[in-house]
Amino acid sequence: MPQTITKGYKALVAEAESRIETLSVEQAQALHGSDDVVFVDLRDPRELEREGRMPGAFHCPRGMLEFWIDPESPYAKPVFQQDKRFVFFCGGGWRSALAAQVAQEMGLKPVAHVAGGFGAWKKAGAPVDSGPADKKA
Ligand SMILES: O=S(=O)([O-])[S-]
Repeated sequence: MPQTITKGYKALVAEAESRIETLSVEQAQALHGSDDVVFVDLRDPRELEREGRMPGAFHCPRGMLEFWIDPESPYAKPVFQQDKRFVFFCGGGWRSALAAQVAQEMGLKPVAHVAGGFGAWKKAGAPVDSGPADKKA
């Protein structure tokens, strides 16, 4: 028997966006480079290689997010212990909406995500680097 999905991705993303702050690419660009802001790139490594990277962004694959945020996790990353604003982005703005919501639920603050993600960032002519992700955490 086929499965009946009772809550689809559109509802999940809409619900997340009703709870978190969404930034336009223009707003994100205005924050880019600020010492008080950490941009968190949730895309998979292959997407970074293929599409390029936002300069200075911290790469956190979506699957590791909760484990890198929680200081009690063996995988905790110091970058998430800072008193800074965390701006999440992905390829198109869906994963980042869900991720920002979870991060906010976990207590990380303030958090936001970028509407349209890296695709919109690139389209707007914002800076893009190529090459391997920045490993510093
Ligand atoms: O990157 S995504 O918005 O397609 S999940």
